[in-house]
Amino acid sequence: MTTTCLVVMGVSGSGKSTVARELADRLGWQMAEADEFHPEANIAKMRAGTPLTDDDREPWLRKLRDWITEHDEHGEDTVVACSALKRRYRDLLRESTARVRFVHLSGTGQVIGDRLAERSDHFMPPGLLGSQFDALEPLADDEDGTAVDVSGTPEQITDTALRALGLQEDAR
Ligand SMILES: Nc1ncnc2c1ncn2[C@@H]1O[C@H](COP(=O)(O)OP(=O)(O)OP(=O)(O)O)[C@@H](O)[C@H]1O
Ligand SMILES: O=C(O)[C@H](O)[C@@H](O)[C@H](O)[C@H](O)CO
Repeated sequence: MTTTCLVVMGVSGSGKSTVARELADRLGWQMAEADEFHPEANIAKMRAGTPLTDDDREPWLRKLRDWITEHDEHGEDTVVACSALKRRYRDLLRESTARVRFVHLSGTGQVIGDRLAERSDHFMPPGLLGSQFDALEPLADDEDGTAVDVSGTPEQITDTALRALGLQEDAR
C-alpha cells in the first residue's frame, strides 16, 4: 500500500521544524529534518550568507526523495521539514513512490523575520530571508496539499493542516 509523506515547506524561519515535529508526534509518523541531508558545503555556504543555487539543491533533494521512498518501501508514513521553495523541487520529491503532500507555511517577511531575529542557535542567517522569498513559488492549487498561515501557535497550525488534509481523525 502506498504510504504518505507530508512535506512541511516554506522559507527559512516559517516554522517547518516546529510544525513537522508536532505533526509527526500527533500522527505517530517518522520525521526527517532536511537540514540534516545537506552536504557540508551547502551548510558552509548558507552560514557565510550566500543563497544556494538549483545545482546546490539538486543532490540534497534527491537524497531526501530516496529517504522518502525507502520508508515507503517499508510501509512507513513520514513527515519531512524541507523548504521545497520551487515547484521543480517539489516535482523532484514527488518522484518518490510515496504519496507526497505539502503543507506550505506561509507568512509575511515581517512575522517570519521577527522570529528569525530571535533565533540564535541556527546556521541560517536572517539576512538570507529575502533570497528565500525571491526563490519561493507558493504551493499551487493543482498541487496536493494545503497552505496554512503561520500567525497561530504551532498547535493551531497543526490542527488546521490536519483538518485540511483530512487526517484529523487519524490523529486523535
Ligand atoms: N507558530 C509559531 N509561533 C511562534 N514562534 C514560532 C512558531 N513556529 C516556530 N516558531 C519559532 O520560530 C523560529 C523558527 O522556527 P523553525 O526553526 O521551526 O523554522 P524553520 O522553518 O524550520 O527554519 P529553517 O528553515 O531556518 O530551519 C524558532 O525559534 C521557533 O521556535
Ligand atoms: O533551500 C534552501 O535554501 C535551504 O533548504 C534552506 O531553506 C535551509 O536549509 C533552511 O531553510 C535553513 O534552515
